[in-house]
Amino acid sequence: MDFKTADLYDAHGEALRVCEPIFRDFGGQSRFAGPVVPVKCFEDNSVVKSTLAEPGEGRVLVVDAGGSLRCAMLGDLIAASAVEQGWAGVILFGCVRDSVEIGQMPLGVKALASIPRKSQRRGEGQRDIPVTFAGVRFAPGDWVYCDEDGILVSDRALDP
Ligand SMILES: O=C([O-])CC(=O)C(=O)O
Repeated sequence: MDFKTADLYDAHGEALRVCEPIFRDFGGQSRFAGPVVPVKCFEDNSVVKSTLAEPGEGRVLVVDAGGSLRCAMLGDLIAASAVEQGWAGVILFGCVRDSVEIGQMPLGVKALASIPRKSQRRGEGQRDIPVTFAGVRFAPGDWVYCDEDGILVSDRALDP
């Protein structure tokens, strides 16, 4: 995928939502884009696991994990499932673990930090609802564009 977020910003300006720069790149793919699938969950990664086990079709899972720095919502097994299912990436307002392995996968992963502790799995969480973090709103069907410079959100796919 051939784009640069800085060039997209220059072309489209404030028609795009610009995420606050609070994320680090953990995936082996720093440049990724696709339609948004938003989920909301807190210290329970059930909905992350179940969603990334479905066909991804080039979409990006956007996880509002409340910014928790207490546990990891994504590890190497769930990330490997995302790769196998064809997800373009994951934007996680929360933490990962198994960061070395995730860094070798052809998957975009932006998250706050890594931590060894795993999350709960009690089946709690919501899916396909708008979420807001890092100063922007992500709704189902929005498009995200990510690279080393940051994250842009658009309410439609942009012309290449
Ligand atoms: O299973 C989990 O909760 C997270 C994890 O470590 C993995 O995906 O490998």
